[in-house]
Amino acid sequence: MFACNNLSVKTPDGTPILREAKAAFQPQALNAIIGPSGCGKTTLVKAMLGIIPATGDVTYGGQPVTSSEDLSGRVGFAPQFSIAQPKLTVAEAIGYTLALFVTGKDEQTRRLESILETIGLSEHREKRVESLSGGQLRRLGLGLELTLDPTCLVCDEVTSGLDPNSEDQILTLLDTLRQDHAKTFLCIIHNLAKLHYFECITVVNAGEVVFQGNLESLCQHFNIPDALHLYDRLTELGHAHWKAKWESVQKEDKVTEDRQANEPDSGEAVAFPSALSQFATLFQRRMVLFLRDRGYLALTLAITLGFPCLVVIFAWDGLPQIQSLALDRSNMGIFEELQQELAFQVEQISTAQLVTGLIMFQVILLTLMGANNGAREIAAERTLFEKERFSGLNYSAYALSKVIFVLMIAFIQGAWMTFFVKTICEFPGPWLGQITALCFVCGAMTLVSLGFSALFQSAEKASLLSIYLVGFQLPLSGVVLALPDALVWVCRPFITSYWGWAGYLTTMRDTRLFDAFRQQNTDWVASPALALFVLSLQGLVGLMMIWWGCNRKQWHT
Ligand SMILES: Nc1ncnc2c1ncn2[C@@H]1O[C@H](COP(=O)(O)OP(=O)(O)OP(=O)(O)O)[C@@H](O)[C@H]1O
Repeated sequence: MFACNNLSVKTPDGTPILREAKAAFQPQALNAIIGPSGCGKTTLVKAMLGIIPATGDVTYGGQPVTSSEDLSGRVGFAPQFSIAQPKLTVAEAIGYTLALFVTGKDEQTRRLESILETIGLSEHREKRVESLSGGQLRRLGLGLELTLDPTCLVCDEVTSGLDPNSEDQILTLLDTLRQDHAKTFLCIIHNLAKLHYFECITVVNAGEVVFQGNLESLCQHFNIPDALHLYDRLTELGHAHWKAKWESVQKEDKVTEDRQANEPDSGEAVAFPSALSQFATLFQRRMVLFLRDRGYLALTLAITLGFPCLVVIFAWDGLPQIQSLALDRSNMGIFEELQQELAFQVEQISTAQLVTGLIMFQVILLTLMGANNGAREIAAERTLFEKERFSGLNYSAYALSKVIFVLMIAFIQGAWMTFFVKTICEFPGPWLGQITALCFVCGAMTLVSLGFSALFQSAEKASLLSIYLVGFQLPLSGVVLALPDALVWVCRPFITSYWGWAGYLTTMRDTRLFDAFRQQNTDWVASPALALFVLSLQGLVGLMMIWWGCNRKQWHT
């Protein structure tokens, strides 16, 4: 069914970790993959599944496998640790997976009930994933893989860390699935005392396959009374001995080739729901998780509502002056205007500084919110995304669901910041232009941070880089500290805060506030249209990073 020949994997620095592996797994059977820790078991299955780069040949049902997409819907992969969303219930976790990969509501409902029954979690269907026991989590992991009804399931350490009783229950479940549903299992396991459950055992040692066969022939081949002595025996005679012995056995025995040759092609291409339907499911799941994750929800609300209050606190003492300067020039006669200008001459400079500072403060806080919105969004669930992509998820649908979700939050934050601060401080200028400027600032930084999240494997790295970027916004904007002339146009295109600040400030062009600003600053300031254009370009760069990062396969190894 599933076989490989001359399969080799090297680390990025060129060290071989799997060498010319040749193996053929038995169809409709329980296949165990065993070997000492770090010998290359996970590497072997990941290379066969096409989720890490490898050289050599892999076939499934006699057909060559050139990428993981060739296996979509036909082979399921349950990674070492369950990667269901902890805040979902058991029924929701399986239900959303069904909605992503199976067409037709009736069929989804039928499969949900049948899977819950099969994995024995019907009575726990309303329990949150985070409250399941280790054994129940493994069952759920299997259930998630059964959604597509694949003919073959690859399970990485499906029983590790379980007590002997739970381990027996899981292995019995696999055996039932094999018998009743003709499933094939490839299981990496550590407990050599449980090998009697398996029809075919593959031994990996030092990056090479050194045996395949049943338990009886394994004991004969290694000349041991039971499987528990296997690893001592491997060490005792050394890897070279067992490698040579297996090569000589293979020359005489044509079982592997026969097994491969006789295997019919299993499975046709699976028809998945459309990308639009997958997008709708992902977006709905994200909203449910957002509302259920109280910690994240509280943090988002706290910064959305708290940061504008912070701006107002810093504005408080200067509010009367700001409000008097907020008047439109056209509302006054020339004489009145002159009189007021003289009266406020001293105050004007400091008030204009206060206003430009407050605009910059809003912008910086919005870039901070943007970093918080985007930086963890993809990297924190990368393994889940990779697994769902392996099952047939359209990566563009995934990327779009993330973009829409974070932009929705960013625009709410930008609009609320504008509304709250403008209402209390009575900043002059058009509502629409100012709301747009601040929404674009938050949106651009959110998209760039989401781009980091898509490019980096670690959520911590993506967060750190986003925070550094926010940290540089103030000094490199050139608004508060003057930059050397030569650096101004090197930095400026990349500094979101400058364009947000300029776009907002120049919406006040027709007010005395802007005149006051001009009295002490004659530098060029971008118009609202140019500022929005540059912020859109920055958002576009973020989008390109997101699409590229999501397209690249990045399994945690
Ligand atoms: N990306 C990588 N870069 C460098 N070394 C790696 C990488 N991935 C795996 N290795 C190394 O390759 C070897 C095989 O790793 P693998 O995870 O396949 O072993 P394993 O047999 O599944 O181990 P365990 O039973 O402990 O899970 C290990 O020594 C591991 O450190």
